[in-house]
Amino acid sequence: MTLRGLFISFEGIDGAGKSTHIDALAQAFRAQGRAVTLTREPGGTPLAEKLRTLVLNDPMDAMTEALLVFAARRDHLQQVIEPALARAEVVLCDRFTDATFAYQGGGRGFDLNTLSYLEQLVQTTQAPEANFVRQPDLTIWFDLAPEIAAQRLAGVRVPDKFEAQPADFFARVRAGYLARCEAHAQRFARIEADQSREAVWADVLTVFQKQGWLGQVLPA
Ligand SMILES: Nc1ncnc2c1ncn2[C@@H]1O[C@H](COP(=O)(O)OP(=O)(O)OP(=O)(O)O)[C@@H](O)[C@H]1O
Ligand SMILES: Cc1cn([C@H]2C[C@H](O)[C@@H](COP(=O)(O)O)O2)c(=O)[nH]c1=O
Repeated sequence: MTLRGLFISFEGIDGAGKSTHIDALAQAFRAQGRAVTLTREPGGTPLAEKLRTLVLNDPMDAMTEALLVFAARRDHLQQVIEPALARAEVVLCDRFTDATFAYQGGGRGFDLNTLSYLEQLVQTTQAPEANFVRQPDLTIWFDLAPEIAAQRLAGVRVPDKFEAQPADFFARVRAGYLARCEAHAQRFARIEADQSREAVWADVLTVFQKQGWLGQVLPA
């Protein structure tokens, strides 16, 4: 059987629990013989990581922020994501374009039509066919109330520009994710992230097993 590449993104407000499960998923795929590329946005290439530092730390208007995250995304797609998919790898990406719609669109109120235009422009590739717009095959959305996320992050690390935002910003980000989930229901899986780590992990695994992408996974 010919394996095809899989592009999976992980989304949620800051502190929702994405990172807690991405490494374990990478291990599960590797244990089942798949090559995995673990990456993140903004970032994933030397150039995109430089842009990440600017976006997470420097004050700027919402359009500048959107243009920088899409510039980083273009480099990341060209240098890392498309080549890994062409090698039939599993790409596990901590955030992708849904984050731009949620943070710059929902959180900062930037125009959604402009974001859609940039999404088409930046994500158009010639593989697997001419003018194909790359999207994740699956997006796992860790949905968590901003108040719980804030409690989980309190004291864990020094907050960056986004993490320092008030609860109403994250309420708008969460609403942005809900709108994307409803508009792209075929690729979204919403996980109730207010459960224990074990229960969240079980729900995440079930999504992959239902797709037929993972078999039985032994406990770590
Ligand atoms: N189900 C859970 N219950 C309680 N605490 C949790 C749970 N999942 C993760 N945490 C803790 O919450 C904090 C945030 O988790 P994590 O770093 O995985 O979130 P994240 O979504 O990757 O955040 P960010 O996007 O800001 O990097 C960590 O201290 C983690 O140990
Ligand atoms: C891709 C993307 C990300 N952001 C924001 C969301 C987070 O606050 C940070 C990334 O930090 P993390 O700890 O790696 O989750 O960047 C954004 O505003 N727009 C985007 O497109």
